[in-house]
Amino acid sequence: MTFETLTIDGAPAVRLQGPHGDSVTALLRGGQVISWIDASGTERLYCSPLSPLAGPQAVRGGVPVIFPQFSGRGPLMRHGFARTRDWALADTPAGAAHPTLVMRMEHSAAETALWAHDCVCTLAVALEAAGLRITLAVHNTGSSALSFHAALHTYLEVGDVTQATLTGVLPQGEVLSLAEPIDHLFESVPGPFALRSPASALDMAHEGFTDAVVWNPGPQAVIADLPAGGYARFLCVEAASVGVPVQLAPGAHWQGCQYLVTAA
Ligand SMILES: O=P(O)(O)OC[C@H]1O[C@@H](O)[C@H](O)[C@@H](O)[C@@H]1O
Repeated sequence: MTFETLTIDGAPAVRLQGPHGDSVTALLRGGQVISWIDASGTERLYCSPLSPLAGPQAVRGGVPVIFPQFSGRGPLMRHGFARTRDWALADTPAGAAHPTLVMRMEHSAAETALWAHDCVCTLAVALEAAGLRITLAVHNTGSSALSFHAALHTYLEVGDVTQATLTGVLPQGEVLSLAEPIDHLFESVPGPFALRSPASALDMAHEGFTDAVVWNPGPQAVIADLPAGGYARFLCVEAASVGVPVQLAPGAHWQGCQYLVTAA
């Protein structure tokens, strides 16, 4: 296992190399994973080449951390502030079973009257033998209760979304076709999910999160930081807690994880 800090297109980043030729790269801004290369040497995430990594806007791709607000469902900036905040590198917990990189973001009540709470968010990204495990933890360090949305807004490389299918979000094993644009919150879906596409086969599971959001804007959407035809390259399958916000008493912890496993 090797670990390095680096700068990519002007953005401070960290890279962890696993024992099987796998690696994961994350930006400290947003605590955002932007690349996961699996043990076969294949990039599994999509990151738009038109999205400046150094910001100031959110980076379109990889795994944006959505916290404490999903989309426009509240008074904060779209998808909350975590994805554009500077995170710091933190120590890996002693005895971690897998190569893991940990980043941390503190928020204080003084930072915005729109969300006047104290909390600490931690993102642990682990290269496991079968795949990537990303765990978002929130610790309420303040004296008032927290209510928040959280999501890992994962952009998965699919090659051609119109030929991709997703199993696990619809009832009774029904297969969701991605031939058409989609922006849907699937509430209370325990998973697992199976994504099959021309670029890759991936199985996914989540714990702690209750919902899944599936998003692809389709060819008609005008998105300035996506290249022409870029929509076809990815499907966002987000592990999310949105339908019922997470409630966290003072001093309490919450965590949710998304586990991405390479399939044959
Ligand atoms: O462009 P943004 O802010 O990164 O959001 C991308 C998409 O994120 C998804 O999670 C939302 O459901 C979509 O409605 C949204 O368009």
